[in-house]
Amino acid sequence: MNALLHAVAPRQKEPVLEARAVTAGYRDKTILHGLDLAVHAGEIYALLGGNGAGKTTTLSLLLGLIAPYSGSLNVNGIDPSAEPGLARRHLAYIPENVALYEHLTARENLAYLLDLARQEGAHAAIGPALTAAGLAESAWDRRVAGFSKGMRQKVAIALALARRVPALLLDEPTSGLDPQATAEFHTALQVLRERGVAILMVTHDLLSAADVADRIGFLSKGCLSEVVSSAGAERFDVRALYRRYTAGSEPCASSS
Ligand SMILES: Nc1ncnc2c1ncn2[C@@H]1O[C@H](COP(=O)(O)OP(=O)(O)OP(=O)(O)O)[C@@H](O)[C@H]1O
Repeated sequence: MNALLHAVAPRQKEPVLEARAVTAGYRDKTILHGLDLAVHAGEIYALLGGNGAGKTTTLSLLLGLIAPYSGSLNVNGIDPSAEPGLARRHLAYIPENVALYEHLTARENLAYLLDLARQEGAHAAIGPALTAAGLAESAWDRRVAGFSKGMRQKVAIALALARRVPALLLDEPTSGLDPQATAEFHTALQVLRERGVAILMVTHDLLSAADVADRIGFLSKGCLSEVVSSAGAERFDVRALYRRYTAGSEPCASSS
């Protein structure tokens, strides 16, 4: 492993990302009703839920873009509703469509984004990070304007690696990716996981969640109705997950 890409956070017992009894919403509309969720270092947690279940709202809370009505949030020991800027320094966020500077190359994007994040010292990590994220070297000095969604995600993952953030948030990362690109994306996620990053991925993609997640939480009616874990190398039963996903809501689970 390259010395520049060492694990960003030691494995710790305390969750890196956490919501405790969080109630939140927009004006008079409460969306989350006592959400409990915890993601640990080196864990990939997939949050599944139907349209409007509150998945993106959960990410917005952890990003400090909205504040909860009640309950508490934790991003690597920081309360994002109290210190959103500081919390975001500990996070990488990859939205459904990664926005990059189109006229810049992949390498230039990383250099510029690291400067914006005041991490000029991380420039030496750009090459190793692009390699670890799986972007072909022939693409490093090409303008990103012609990049596919999968290539853009690799640039975003390389940025997370170079920034050495302890946590990564992903919103619908595999929508629109073909199976090959999805597999490559999963490989890049495994690199982050191996380096101790806590990864929270909100998705509708059952197959992707079953393939890459360590735990899957089902968000329904504003709280987690069930959380399931993969048993080591044994992956999830996709049919059982599908039945669970389409079965409708259960009472909220106490386990996060
Ligand atoms: N800025 C906002 N102002 C008011 N209501 C909002 C806002 N953002 C989201 N909502 C509402 O909150 C609810 C939850 O939205 P959210 O985007 O968190 O759901 P989601 O689980 O991510 O759904 P999807 O899978 O469709 O993206 C929805 O009813 C949505 O209309």
